[in-house]
Amino acid sequence: MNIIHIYLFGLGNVGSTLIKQILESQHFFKTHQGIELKIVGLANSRKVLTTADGIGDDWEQEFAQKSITRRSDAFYDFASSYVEVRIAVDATASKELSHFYPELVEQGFHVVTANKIANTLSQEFYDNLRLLLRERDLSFEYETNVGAGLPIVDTIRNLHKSGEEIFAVNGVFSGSLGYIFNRFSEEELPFSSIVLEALKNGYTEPDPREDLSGNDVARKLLVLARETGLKIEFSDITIENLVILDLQTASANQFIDRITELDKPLLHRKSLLQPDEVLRHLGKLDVVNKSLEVSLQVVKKDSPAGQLQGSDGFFEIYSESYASHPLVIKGAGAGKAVTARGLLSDIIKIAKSCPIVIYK
Ligand SMILES: NC(=O)C1=CN([C@@H]2O[C@H](COP(=O)(O)OP(=O)(O)OC[C@H]3O[C@@H](n4cnc5c(N)ncnc54)[C@H](OP(=O)(O)O)[C@@H]3O)[C@@H](O)[C@H]2O)C=CC1
Ligand SMILES: N[C@@H](CC=O)C(=O)O
Repeated sequence: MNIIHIYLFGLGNVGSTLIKQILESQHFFKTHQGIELKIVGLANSRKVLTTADGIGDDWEQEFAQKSITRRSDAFYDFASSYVEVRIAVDATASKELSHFYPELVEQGFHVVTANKIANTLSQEFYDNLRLLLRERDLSFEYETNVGAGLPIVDTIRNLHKSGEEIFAVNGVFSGSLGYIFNRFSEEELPFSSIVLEALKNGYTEPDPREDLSGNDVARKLLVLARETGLKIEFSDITIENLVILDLQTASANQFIDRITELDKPLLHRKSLLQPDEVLRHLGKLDVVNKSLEVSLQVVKKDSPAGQLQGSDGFFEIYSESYASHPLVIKGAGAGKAVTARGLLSDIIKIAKSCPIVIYK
């Protein structure tokens, strides 16, 4: 039996769903795959809990009663007493935590993350992290960085690793902006009310401005661009910001209080549409010309992007073998269940690649 210790940062939409999925599937992994998954560490931004036996269904109560004020080294102290494979899982959107990945790796943790920030800091940080991972023989998995549970990162990585030249990746990279513009184009609802629903459904980032500003999609483009081997920085990306200037620097609460101020400019964009047109939020990664662009576009209703429904993401990959007919991946591009399942799949990938530890 391979025992895997999981240390989870972030207990929100994605983190709490991951806990539920792990607890529900523990028996399956044990009996069918010889893997025992134990969640032995939990942290939110304020509190941390460690437990040698692993958490159970009553984890929320246990966390409320037994967690202590968060110290960044609480997991290291605890983990140092155990030989089990340790995986740190990041289900936060925290920049601070992303800067801790090298330290986590130094402490012997594999890292699985839904958080895109570490992969989109400077190229120097990106390269150094990978160097450290190689030196320590540890893994870093982040399939959920692009397209939530859809297999986008792995597809691009496998094509690139097999020597295939990738020319471009275009599409609707954001599940929340997909949901927002699919509905806004067709329904007579204020833009702000659809954004608030996307937030309530767990599709947006914790601060929806990360989506509306184009930054979240820009991060996804950058993750894929670097996967194809491009050396490129976030500041090289051309991004259209849909948040009016006044609200760009407001606090998160002020933004929500004043969100209806977005309605007028977006209604104007909608009023310019022809009957056979809709608005879609598109990302364009042109690998050949090293150009990355994020913008709101008018597309024909009967085009592939124009026909999308719900929170669907849509990715067209153009490469040597898929030059005129792109490889297309489509499906839910956001949501807590699909994202948590993607994290779990990354955890199992690492668990399967680790040698079995013999316990005396
Ligand atoms: N929702 C989706 O569809 C998808 C999400 N993702 C990514 O998943 C991540 C999480 O999203 P989501 O679950 O919706 O976000 P939530 O806002 O629901 O949850 C965020 C959690 O992170 C915790 N947190 C914040 N900072 C820290 C920190 N420094 N250390 C430990 N915990 C911290 C928060 O704690 P507290 O409550 O104390 O603030 C909270 O528990 C994001 O990076 C997002 O981009 C990726 C793909 C799809
Ligand atoms: N906010 C993101 C969630 C996943 O990364 C999106 O809408 O796609």
